[in-house]
Amino acid sequence: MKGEEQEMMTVTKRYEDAREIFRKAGVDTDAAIETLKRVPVSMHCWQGDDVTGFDQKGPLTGGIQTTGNYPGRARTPEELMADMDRALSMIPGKKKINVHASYAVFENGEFADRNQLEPRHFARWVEFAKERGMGLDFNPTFFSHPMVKDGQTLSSPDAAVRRFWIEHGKACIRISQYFAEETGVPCVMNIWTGDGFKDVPADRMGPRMRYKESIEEILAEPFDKNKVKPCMESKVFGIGVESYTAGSAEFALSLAAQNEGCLPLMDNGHYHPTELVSDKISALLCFYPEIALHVTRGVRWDSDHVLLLDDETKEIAREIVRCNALERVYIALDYFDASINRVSAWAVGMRSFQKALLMALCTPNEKLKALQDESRFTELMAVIEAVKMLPFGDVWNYYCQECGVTDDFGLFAEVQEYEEKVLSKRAEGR
Ligand SMILES: C[C@H](O)[C@H](O)[C@@H](O)C(=O)CO
Ligand SMILES: [Mn+2]
Repeated sequence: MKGEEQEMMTVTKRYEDAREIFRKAGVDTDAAIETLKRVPVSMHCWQGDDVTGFDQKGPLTGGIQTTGNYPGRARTPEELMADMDRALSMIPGKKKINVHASYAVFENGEFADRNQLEPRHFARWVEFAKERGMGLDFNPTFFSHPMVKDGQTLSSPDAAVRRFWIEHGKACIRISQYFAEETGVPCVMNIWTGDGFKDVPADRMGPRMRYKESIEEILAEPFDKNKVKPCMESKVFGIGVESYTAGSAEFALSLAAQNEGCLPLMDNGHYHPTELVSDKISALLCFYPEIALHVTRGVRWDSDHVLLLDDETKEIAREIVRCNALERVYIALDYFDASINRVSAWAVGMRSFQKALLMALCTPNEKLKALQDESRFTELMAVIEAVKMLPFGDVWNYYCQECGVTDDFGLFAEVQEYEEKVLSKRAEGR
């Protein structure tokens, strides 16, 4: 028997043993795997080029920052799509692709500014997604552009600035509808701006009122609510806007609540470090039919480190599963690390969230809920600790094998090979 066949048999045998252990704990691992295969996780295109995009040459603005200078950054749509393909080939299960408006692909020397973008400028992304049987999500890009005036876009006191960005937002609604119609999958369209102030503002209300009116004008653009899911992402602060952001948590939640069809989007890097998005999910699900997430890893601040299988990532996934909300929560990743291989960053982050979902699905949630409801708290604590030692790794390895992707230990070799053959040949460091 060849080594590969032997390895597959070992993975299968270990899974069969694990399945029995989980069965005794009240978990059906076959069902968990089947569910996981159908849960889409949206992979953000902007990890591949340090949020540079294709429509401008200026610096990254908007209160966000990539750090690092790892060689091999994608510089063209072709390079970015090839790198995404390599990452996707290492990620099991269902995926979507999340595109920013700054990633329009202009052909034959054409250029359109952000307020004039049209669906056809994203035809290459539609082709990419359709060929791979995936849906697309979208984001207007309200940063890294000369029309960001004194850090402001939709909340600017300058009516011409606001008009430019309102037109951009409307164009993005039309592009989102096109994405949904072409792929047959609803398109989540997320609105985030870095509008705010470095120091204590003299007027907090004015910018927020202008922001509200601008977003409501964008949302007045006609769209099919079953196809386009506009979201409002909040943020507590950004680099250079430490004292005030127009789109605070209360602002975003209220805006989404008052505008039918608009979803709140929580990015777990966008709150005070002691606040946990895992705790906020059920609160929002009591009121909103659907919500959206940007899952990231903030290290001390909104640093957008690569997602790992850490406690909060596991708790976020557990909450989605425990709330029976896999169909109500749109999951997207949002981080950008320029200090390591970017293909690996994608693959490790996406796999981390999928592992978290698998662990959540392989947890005897009903049994734990019953213990809580019956106030059997001592037993609950003991069982929660016992669940942590269940052989999740054997289920994950089998899932990867079933999906035809590498296991965790094989990932680096694949990344290294691609780096040697492709990424290292790119002349420019960043
Ligand atoms: C590039 C994204 O739009 C951006 O990361 C945004 O979602 C955000 O989280 C800003 O901090
Ligand atoms: Mn985000």
